[in-house]
Amino acid sequence: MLSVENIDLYYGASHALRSVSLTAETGKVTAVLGRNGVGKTSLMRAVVGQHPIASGDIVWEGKKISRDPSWKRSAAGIAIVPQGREVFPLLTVKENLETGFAALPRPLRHIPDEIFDLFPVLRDMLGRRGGDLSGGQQQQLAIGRALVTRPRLLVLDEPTEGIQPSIIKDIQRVIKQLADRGDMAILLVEQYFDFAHELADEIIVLERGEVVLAGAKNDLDRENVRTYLTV
Ligand SMILES: Nc1ncnc2c1ncn2[C@@H]1O[C@H](COP(=O)(O)OP(=O)(O)OP(=O)(O)O)[C@@H](O)[C@H]1O
Repeated sequence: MLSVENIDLYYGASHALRSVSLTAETGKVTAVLGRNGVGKTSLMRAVVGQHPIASGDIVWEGKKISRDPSWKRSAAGIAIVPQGREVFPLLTVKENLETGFAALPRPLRHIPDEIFDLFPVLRDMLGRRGGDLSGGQQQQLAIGRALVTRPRLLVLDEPTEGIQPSIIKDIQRVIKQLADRGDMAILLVEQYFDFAHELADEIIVLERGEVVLAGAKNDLDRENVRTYLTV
């Protein structure tokens, strides 16, 4: 289980996260919702170790990881699918997937077949350059690359951004399948309400760096949650 406990995060003098807490449990999807600029990406950066926190704690599988560098968190089973995908455009699909090996002990340095079962298009395009893929295919590649590390916590930052509807459906199906497998906690940041609401078990809503609503999806009024996302 991931437990984020009252964390604060700053960019210089700008206070981007204010005493934010959440938990993400194995086999469940925790969705972090909120409009542009409320601090969702900052929260993800704090969890994976891409930006330091000023106070509070991040606890993963019972250990404080708040000060651990990102490579250590990656080796501890935490993987991110970053906003904007960050596929390496000049590397092939295979090479992009293999960048996930860095986090793995030698015997696990192979691409599990399961990734091609989830995203058959990746098998067909193994030799193509990442930069030649469509946006949706790149998103599938970014998720595949994260799965190569065999994560026990998968962090997805706005996976639907700029993706066509048919691929959004595929991605939704895959996230559901991964959650149902029951061996991974999923932390999903989204602005696309319907997508996130359908997948979520737990919901956290952020506004101006603060948690304004949190709870199990079934305990929260759907329309009330939606009002926090409409402009
Ligand atoms: N590197 C940075 N330096 C300074 N300020 C930043 C930096 N990154 C983000 N911010 C600011 O911190 C606040 C939270 O940004 P963040 O990217 O976490 O929000 P977000 O909810 O993920 O937004 P979006 O949906 O646009 O990605 C915003 O006011 C943003 O301008």
